[in-house]
Amino acid sequence: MIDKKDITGIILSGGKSSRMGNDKGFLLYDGKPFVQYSIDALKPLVSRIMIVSNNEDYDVFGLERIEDVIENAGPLAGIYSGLKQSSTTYNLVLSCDIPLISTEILKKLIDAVEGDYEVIQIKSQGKNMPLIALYKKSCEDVFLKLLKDGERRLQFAVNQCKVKNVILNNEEVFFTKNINTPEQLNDILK
Ligand SMILES: Nc1nc2c(ncn2[C@@H]2O[C@H](COP(=O)(O)OP(=O)(O)OP(=O)(O)O)[C@@H](O)[C@H]2O)c(=O)[nH]1
Repeated sequence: MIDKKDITGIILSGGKSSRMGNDKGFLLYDGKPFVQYSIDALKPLVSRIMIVSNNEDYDVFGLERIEDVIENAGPLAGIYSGLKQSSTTYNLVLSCDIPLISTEILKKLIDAVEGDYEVIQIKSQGKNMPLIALYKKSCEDVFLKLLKDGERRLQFAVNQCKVKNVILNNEEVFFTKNINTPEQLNDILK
């Protein structure tokens, strides 16, 4: 098991939330903001947590807030901004719209570290989830080059690295549900 001193948590809280209509990180589930679920799941596993967002409202969580180096360029640029500020080899990256996420799921990513894999991502119901994933700091250079070339597709960028998937079983899939629309929010509030 990798020591927590070698792992940074990076939470992406930028973007437009255009499908939801308002900032997803502040939506409430069981009275708690979505982004707090990502923070709580990371806490036992990492030595430092940063929130990548240009929105100062996120300062209320009392964590380090990193501004996007390239604005409005999507999650790939958000991850790049976090990796650039990180000083650890391993970085657990999470979006802020997965309120069911658990530390146990994230532990599976850490346990899967081996050899020269640079990205270890969750695969849930056949779908790759690069926003529930472990990135090596070394991805930073590849991502910067792609961003400079105008690339914005996160999965494309991830695929330029050596990637391993952690496949979840049917019970575990529940914890990775991401909420993009008011309808999806209503579904979990039922
Ligand atoms: N820091 C940062 N995070 C981002 C950026 N774009 C998206 N994200 C985050 O990446 C995760 C996935 O975002 P998406 O749902 O794909 O995009 P979105 O812009 O938030 O929402 P839509 O406009 O509905 O697509 C969320 O946690 C967002 O907060 C960005 O430009 N910078």
